[in-house]
Amino acid sequence: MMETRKPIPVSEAVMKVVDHAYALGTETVSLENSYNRILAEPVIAAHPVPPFDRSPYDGYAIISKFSAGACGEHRISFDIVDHIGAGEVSREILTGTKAVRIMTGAPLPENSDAIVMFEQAVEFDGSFTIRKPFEPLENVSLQGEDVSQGEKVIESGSLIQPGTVALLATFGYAQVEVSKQPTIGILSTGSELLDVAEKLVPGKIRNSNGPMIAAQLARMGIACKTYGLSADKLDESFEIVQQAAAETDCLITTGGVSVGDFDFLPAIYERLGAQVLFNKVAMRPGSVTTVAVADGKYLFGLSGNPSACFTGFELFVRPALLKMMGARKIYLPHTTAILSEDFTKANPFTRFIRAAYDGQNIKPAGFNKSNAVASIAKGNALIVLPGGTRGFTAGDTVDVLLLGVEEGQAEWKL
Ligand SMILES: Nc1nc2c(c(=O)[nH]1)N[C@H]1C(S)=C(S)[C@@H](COP(=O)(O)OP(=O)(O)OC[C@H]3O[C@@H](n4cnc5c(N)ncnc54)[C@H](O)[C@@H]3O)O[C@H]1N2
Ligand code: MOO
Ligand SMILES: [Mg+2]
Repeated sequence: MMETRKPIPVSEAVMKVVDHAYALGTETVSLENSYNRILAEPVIAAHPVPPFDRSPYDGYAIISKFSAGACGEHRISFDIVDHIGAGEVSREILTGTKAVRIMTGAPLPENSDAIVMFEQAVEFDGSFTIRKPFEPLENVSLQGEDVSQGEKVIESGSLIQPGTVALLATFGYAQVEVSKQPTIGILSTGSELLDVAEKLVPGKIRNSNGPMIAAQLARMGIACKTYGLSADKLDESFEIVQQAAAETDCLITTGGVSVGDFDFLPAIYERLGAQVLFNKVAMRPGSVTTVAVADGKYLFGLSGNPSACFTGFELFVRPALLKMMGARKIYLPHTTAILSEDFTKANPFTRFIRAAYDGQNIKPAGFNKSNAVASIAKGNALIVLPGGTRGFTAGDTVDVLLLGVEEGQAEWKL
């Protein structure tokens, strides 16, 4: 008799998976190699930014109080006693109407407290005149206005984005402490599968899940090891799975997790003595997504159907790997949007519909069955519809999970 599987709610499945993540530890990388890694230490400002009061304009540094009373009819004249560019420090100590010709980024000369932009002055023969008074600190970029010393600028567990790289460089991090990355294996199972370069023959299809998952990992900055294709033969598949699991921190397989005569992953997990966390989730697509743990390592049994495979990765694999890497924001970002076309097909399970989101409205990205591949390519988000008998109509507000966003959110909101 066929086994009956008990579906568990999506949120429960997500929590079960994430609970099993163990921390991989940390390593030191050079700043150039830190992009897209997870920061394993907080960034504390070792000095203020900017580190000194500086000119934000090309102009003249003056003592503001000597500009008092300047107007069109009574222009005040200043003498230029020095000339500095960014990187230089003036040795002049200003008094009265002495001024320093100063370029953007240069530190304010001692005693000066305002900058006259070139556009606000008329220069002639070693001096210039102005037609308005300047306030103390007018046109000055103050020490620490951007970041004050000792401030925690970035939390540990943050994704290193280009801006983070700029901050790390600002504070002199030539080496950066980041979380280690997991070694991931991908194995595509199915006797129908051909390699991408092979010619189609009757009954066969090309393996699209393997390359897709490699790309989903690459989007997270994670490399992977490909174990190629494995025909639906229990003993052979078992050997490869066992070897791949031993060589990696986490093995992702696709296909063979349902109840078909040649779906061997359930038997393989049993032979491995793996603990199956769940093998049925109340979701569509991806209801047969199976996650098991053996020797503390994840075995992700993603469905063979491309849309189910894709969704299973984004919902379960992604947060688990991010948690292993010590990331704080491990979940896909959640938002709501207005459905711009009817979606009347009701289903008792929670549905994840590949969709096109424009920042306000959202609509399904085409043919949306579990076995669809084109809609994955056309979507940038998932519409999440709660299970139930009701269909949804244009104008309804729906939950949305955003795909391909650099950093997600810390809480699971669905
Ligand atoms: N009697 C039942 N049949 C099915 C059930 C069920 O509950 N009862 N579940 C259905 C659901 S839902 C899904 S999803 C699929 C899942 O199947 P498997 O995960 O076992 O995957 P396969 O059987 O190996 O393949 C399914 C489908 O996907 C294609 N495939 C597989 N691998 C790839 C790949 N690497 N690249 C592209 N396409 C791939 C494969 O050719 C099949 O068409 O089971 C339903 N059946
Ligand atoms: O596992 Mo399936 O994707 O619900 O069609
Ligand atoms: Mg199957």
